[in-house]
Amino acid sequence: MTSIRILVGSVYGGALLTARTLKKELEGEGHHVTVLENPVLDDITSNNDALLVCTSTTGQGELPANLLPFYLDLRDQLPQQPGRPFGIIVLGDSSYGDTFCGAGDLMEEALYETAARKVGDTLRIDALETMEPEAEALPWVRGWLEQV
Ligand SMILES: Cc1cc2nc3c(=O)[nH]c(=O)nc-3n(C[C@H](O)[C@H](O)[C@H](O)COP(=O)(O)O)c2cc1C
Repeated sequence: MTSIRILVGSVYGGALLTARTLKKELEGEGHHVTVLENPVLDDITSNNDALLVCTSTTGQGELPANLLPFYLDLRDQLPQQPGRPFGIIVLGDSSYGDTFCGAGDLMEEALYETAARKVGDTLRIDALETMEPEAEALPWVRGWLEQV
């Protein structure tokens, strides 16, 4: 059994639906999952749960407004999380070119600066290729959990 905190960034609800689907499925398999729609730093510093970012990309490779305050506080305060496992699921659209899935890179950089430990490769979900991000996220997260 693993305790997981999902940090959600979403504009139109795709990433949020993905996070909620993961919670439902993983809790059915005995894990404990907290979905954070408006995360604050205390949501991660008050526990040692594995961290899973599930965010879309907006603007020009930017973070959605609901995740941005968390990101800025994380960058400002850099609460050290040595060895803490994290994973990244990022939604984007490859037609945006260079900024494809940029939000995931921003979160990865910030978490690395806290000395957290990345587990698995980033899952990049391309809106051009799928209308069901949760269908890609579910098998990925099962593999991720085996490495956490
Ligand atoms: C205004 C706007 C800007 C976007 N900018 C980017 C971008 O820079 N890079 C990218 O990969 N996707 C970009 N996207 C695509 C979204 O990330 C993608 O559609 C995603 O599935 C939306 O997820 P959500 O429903 O959780 O917000 C943008 C979409 C919109 C509407």
